[in-house]
Amino acid sequence: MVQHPQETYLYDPSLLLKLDFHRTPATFKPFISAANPGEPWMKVRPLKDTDYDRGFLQLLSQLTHVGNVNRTQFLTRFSQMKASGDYFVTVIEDTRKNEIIGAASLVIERKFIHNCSVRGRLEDVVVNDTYRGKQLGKLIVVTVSLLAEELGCYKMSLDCKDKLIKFYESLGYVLIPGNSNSMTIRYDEGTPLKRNATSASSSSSTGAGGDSCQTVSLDFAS
Ligand SMILES: CC(=O)SCCNC(=O)CCNC(=O)[C@H](O)C(C)(C)COP(=O)(O)OP(=O)(O)OC[C@H]1O[C@@H](n2cnc3c(N)ncnc32)[C@H](O)[C@@H]1OP(=O)(O)O
Repeated sequence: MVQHPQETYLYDPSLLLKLDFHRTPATFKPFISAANPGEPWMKVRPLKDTDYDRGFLQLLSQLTHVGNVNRTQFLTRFSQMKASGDYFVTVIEDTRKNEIIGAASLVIERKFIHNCSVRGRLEDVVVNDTYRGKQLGKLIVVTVSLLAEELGCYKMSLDCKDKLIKFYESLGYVLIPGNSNSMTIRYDEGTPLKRNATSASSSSSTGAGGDSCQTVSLDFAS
């Protein structure tokens, strides 16, 4: 087993203990929270620099294309995220197996508007497929959503496929009438012009072809 004498959290783990899970409209049966996820072997915590060895990237590959990210690349990106102070990658660990089984990222966007306020973006939500249907998706999304409010965000948004709208609505996110479209330019697939020139071989790495995507928001001000 790999030894980890000194581990670094991406952000202060005590932030997660402050979150009041009674504030969420989500229904947990039985009731669970980040501090008490329901099993002694389960831990909700910030990403650690040692999670490269706990299958964090393998878990993300159940969400989208990850690529061959080596340890140095992982540690460099981790350090950059930590230094910025605006990345709150949060994970669920199965401590029996030393394995990351769920993850979601809160990214803080600094604004001039709303009196130099901050908003949150929910990104990269995934639960290991053998652990799905056990409330862990709700647990990790509610955790980072409450964290966004705790950090002073005036709202939190995410983009998702249509089939997940109900899941996020059950957690308090709403489609804003007339303002819930998700628009994208992809720079990793080439424009049609470039494709002709390069006969680009890349296809959508997310497997999202044909699936429409919408933006749902959680408004802390209302
Ligand atoms: C912002 C983003 O990152 S969007 C990308 C979301 N991630 C993915 O699509 C990656 C692949 N999918 C997954 O990892 C998981 O299916 C998740 C994260 C979407 C859900 O995780 P789970 O642990 O299975 O969710 P959980 O057990 O908490 O289910 C909560 C509820 O949502 C429902 N639900 C879960 N997944 C889905 C789905 N794919 N489609 C529709 N409903 C769903 C469940 O039926 C459940 O309903 P209930 O509370 O009435 O019983």
